[in-house]
Amino acid sequence: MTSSDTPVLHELRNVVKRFGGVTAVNDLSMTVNRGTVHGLIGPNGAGKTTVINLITGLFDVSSGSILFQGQRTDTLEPHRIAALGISRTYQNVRLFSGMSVLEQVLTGCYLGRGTSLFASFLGTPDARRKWKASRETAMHLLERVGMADRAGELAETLSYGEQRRIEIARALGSDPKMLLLDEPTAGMNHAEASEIGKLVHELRDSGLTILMVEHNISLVTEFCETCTVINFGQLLAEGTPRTCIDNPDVQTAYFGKKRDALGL
Ligand SMILES: Nc1ncnc2c1ncn2[C@@H]1O[C@H](COP(=O)(O)OP(=O)(O)OP(=O)(O)O)[C@@H](O)[C@H]1O
Repeated sequence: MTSSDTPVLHELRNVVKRFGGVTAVNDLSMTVNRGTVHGLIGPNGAGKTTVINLITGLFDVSSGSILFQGQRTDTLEPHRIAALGISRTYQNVRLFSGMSVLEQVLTGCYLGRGTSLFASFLGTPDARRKWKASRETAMHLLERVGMADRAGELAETLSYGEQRRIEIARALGSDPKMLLLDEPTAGMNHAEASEIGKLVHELRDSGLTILMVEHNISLVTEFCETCTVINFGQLLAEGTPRTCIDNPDVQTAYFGKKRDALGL
């Protein structure tokens, strides 16, 4: 069986991450299947962002392995992992100040285009052609996230939800196969969050696989087909959001005893 025959796109195998005396991720194994929206949930400090940072190569694993399309990635530099097709957004919006919406997205469109800085500086025909292609790509990505009509505006003047969309467009600039979203609905009301959910489903339907860290459990049931719940860096439950929510260990660790208060 080749890696493209299996439903598994991404996998953590017995991953451990220690920061001095703190074990942030503790013998965690989890899989993400192709073409799904998979949630990674857990209480504050459970290790969710650390998992994202391990997947993208920002942190080295202490032990264990990480595989993308069957290939080990935990030994690779972040830019190599990105080039394989993994892209991310951050927990806090990270846009460049003073740049237009289009320029923000253009910064994400260079990966793999192969234009040297020198050629760009000289403005060679090849560099100009690639620049034009990048611009077209960026506009197309803004259309995908519903922001094409705001291309010329300064990104910092837009609402928080709109800035999140721009971040997602920028992350799509490297043409990823898997998108990691770290709390994409943080700070949003339910209507704004549902709009992001709609966008996430559109991206999945266009062929992307999405791993999202999400705090809001009702949004996980709304957005995700499957999820992994962690606590103290360890696997607590996995399966459909409903299976996880119904798991007594999850209710105790993540939701406290007051499950009814969640209205689930
Ligand atoms: N760079 C670091 N150095 C030291 N400890 C860290 C570092 N990054 C994370 N930790 C610790 O690892 C643990 C897991 O943190 P992490 O940010 O991954 O949790 P989280 O589930 O994303 O939390 P939250 O939901 O609050 O964002 C915490 O105890 C945290 O203090």
